[in-house]
Amino acid sequence: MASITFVKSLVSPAVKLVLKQSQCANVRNTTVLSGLTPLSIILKRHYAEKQIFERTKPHCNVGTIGHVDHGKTTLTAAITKVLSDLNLAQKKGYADIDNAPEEKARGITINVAHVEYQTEQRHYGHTDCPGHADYIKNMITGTAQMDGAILVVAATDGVMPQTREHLLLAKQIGIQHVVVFINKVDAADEEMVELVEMEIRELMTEMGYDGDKIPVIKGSALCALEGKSPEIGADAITKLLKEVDTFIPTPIRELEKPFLMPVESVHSIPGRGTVITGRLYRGVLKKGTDCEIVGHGKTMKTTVTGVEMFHKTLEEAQAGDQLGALVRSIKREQIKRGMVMAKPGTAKAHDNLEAAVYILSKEEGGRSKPFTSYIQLQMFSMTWDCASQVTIPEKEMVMPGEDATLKLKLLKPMVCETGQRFTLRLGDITLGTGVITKINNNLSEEERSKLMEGKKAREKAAAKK
Ligand SMILES: Nc1nc2c(ncn2[C@@H]2O[C@H](COP(=O)(O)OP(=O)(O)OP(=O)(O)O)[C@@H](O)[C@H]2O)c(=O)[nH]1
Ligand SMILES: [Mg+2]
Repeated sequence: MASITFVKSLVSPAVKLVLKQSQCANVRNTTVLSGLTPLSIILKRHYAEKQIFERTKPHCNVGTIGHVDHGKTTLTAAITKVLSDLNLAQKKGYADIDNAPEEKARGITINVAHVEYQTEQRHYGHTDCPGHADYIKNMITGTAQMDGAILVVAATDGVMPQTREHLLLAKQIGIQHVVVFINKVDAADEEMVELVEMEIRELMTEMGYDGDKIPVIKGSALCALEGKSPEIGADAITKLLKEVDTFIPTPIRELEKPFLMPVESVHSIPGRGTVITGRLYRGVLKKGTDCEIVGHGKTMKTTVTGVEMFHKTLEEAQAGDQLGALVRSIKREQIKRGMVMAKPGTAKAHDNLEAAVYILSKEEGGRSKPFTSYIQLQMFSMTWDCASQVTIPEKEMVMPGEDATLKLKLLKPMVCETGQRFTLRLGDITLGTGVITKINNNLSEEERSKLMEGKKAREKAAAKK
C-alpha cells in the first residue's frame, strides 16, 4: 500500500483515477522500487485486466422501433451475435435484452436496454424498449436519444398500428434517418415480402421520408440468432449493418454546433463589468466572440470580453463547461435568467408551439385527474419558465399516463427550437414532459392580448373561490 501511495503522489489526476478505480490485487502489490518503469507496469497490468473504453471510432446512437412482436429484441440480440463472431461486440442473449433494467428520467419509469457494439466503421449505442409504452416515454423524455432508427416490420403482418405510430413519433421529434428491416421472411412467401416492402415504402413517403430511397433489408433475426440459413440470417444482418453505417450519418458533435448558453444568473463586478453565468449547452465559446442575448421579448448584441471557469480565465470554454462570461456594455439589469446567449442569428424566441407530451401517472408523481383544453400550465425549458395556454387538438382530454400532441401558446416569446425538451408543471406538481415538434408563426398582438385577458379572467375567478 505504501508503494501505491508513493506512485500516487507522482502521477497526474487522470492516472490517479485509474489507480483508484482499480480493484486489482496485482496493482496494489506492485513494488515500485523493483526496477524498470513501475508506473508503466502498473498501467499495463491495469489495462490488461480491465477493459478501458477507447474512443477510436465515431459514435452513433440507434435503436429498434416497430410493432409489438415484430422482432425488435430478437434483432438486437442477432446483431450482437453476428458482430461477436467478428469480435466487435459482446454477445447478448434475448433474455439479457428483454429484462431491461428500470430507468428513471424526470420521475418517469422506463424499461430500456442499452446495448453496445461496433462495426468496422463506428461504435454504436443501441436502444431496445421492451414495450410500446416504454418506447413512447423513451422517445419523449429522451432517455436514450437516437441519431437514427431501425424500423422492424414482420413480413407475416406488414404495417401495423404501432409501426405507424412509432414512425410518426420518430419523424416528429426529428429522427431523419430510418433503415427498414423486414423480419420473419422465413415464415412468409416471397410475394408477401414484396407486398410488405411496397407498403412500407408508401408509409415512409406518407410520413415525410424519402420512401423510394430508404434502404429495406429482408431477413430473419431468429435465423441469425440461431445460426441457421445464413442467406436470410447472418448475411441479412451484415447487410443491415452496412446500410446503418452508410445511411445514418454520424451526428454532428455538440462542440461543432454554434455556441449557446442559457443564462443562469447575472452579476455586476465592480471594475470589470457584467458577468453572465451558465453551462455551455453546445459549441465552443472564446474570448472576443460576438454574441446575441435573446429572450423575455428582447434581443441585444454584445461581445464576450472574457471567459472564466472557477475564477480562472481561459481562452475557450467547451460544451458542458460551467462558466462565467464577461460581456461588453450591457448592464446587469438588462439581462435576466431564462435568456440565452448565443452566436448571432442562431437563437430565436417563439411563443406558438406544438409538442409531443407524456403526462405522468399519479404513481410517477403526476396528478390523478385528466386535463382538458385551455388549462394554463407553466412550461420549463433550459433556464426559462413561462406560463402557457394548452390546447389538445386530437382529443377531449388527456389522462394521466397517456401521451398526446399539445398546442402551447406562451405568454412571452422564449428561446426554443424543435427537438428541445421541456416539462409542464401545475403549481408544484410536474404534470408532464415533452419535446417541441413544430414551431408556428409567433402570435399576433390581438392573439396575445386575448391570451392575457383569459389569464386575468381565470386569476380573478380563482381569487373569488
Ligand atoms: N419465424 C420467426 N420468428 C421470429 C423472428 N424474429 C423474431 N421472431 C419471434 O417473434 C416473437 C417476438 O419477437 P421479439 O423479438 O420479442 O419481438 P419484439 O418486437 O421485441 O416484441 P415487443 O418488445 O414485445 O414489442 C418471438 O417469439 C420471436 O421468437 C424471425 O425472424 N422469424
Ligand atoms: Mg422486445
